[in-house]
Amino acid sequence: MSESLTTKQVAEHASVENGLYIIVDGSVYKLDTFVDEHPGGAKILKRVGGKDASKQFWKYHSENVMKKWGPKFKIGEVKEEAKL
Ligand code: HEM
Repeated sequence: MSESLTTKQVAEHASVENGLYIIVDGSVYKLDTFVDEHPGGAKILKRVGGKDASKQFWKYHSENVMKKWGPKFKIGEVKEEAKL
């Protein structure tokens, strides 16, 4: 399933109860089922729930992490919002 989501919709899923959506490079990942297994800890992931965490992601992980885990948790992409 691949959805098109606005940043506002992603922000509505900021907590584990709401799915813990996180944006990395324009893709949206649903991490509620992964948060307790995250080798970097649950706390750091919860802190970026609902937000774009591209900078933080690439600070701590290599491309291999995204290759292995990305497809398991990706639910969609961020919709380009019309500039009015
Ligand atoms: C799709 C989202 C994410 C996945 C699948 C993921 C996965 C992983 C994995 C597999 C590791 C183990 C280290 C490794 O194999 O290189 C790790 C470590 C870590 N992650 Fe994540 N992570 C995600 C998002 C994040 C985010 C958004 C942050 C920061 C806000 C973060 C912070 C860390 C930290 C601090 C470590 C420990 C690094 C170390 O021990 O040197 N992760 N993560």
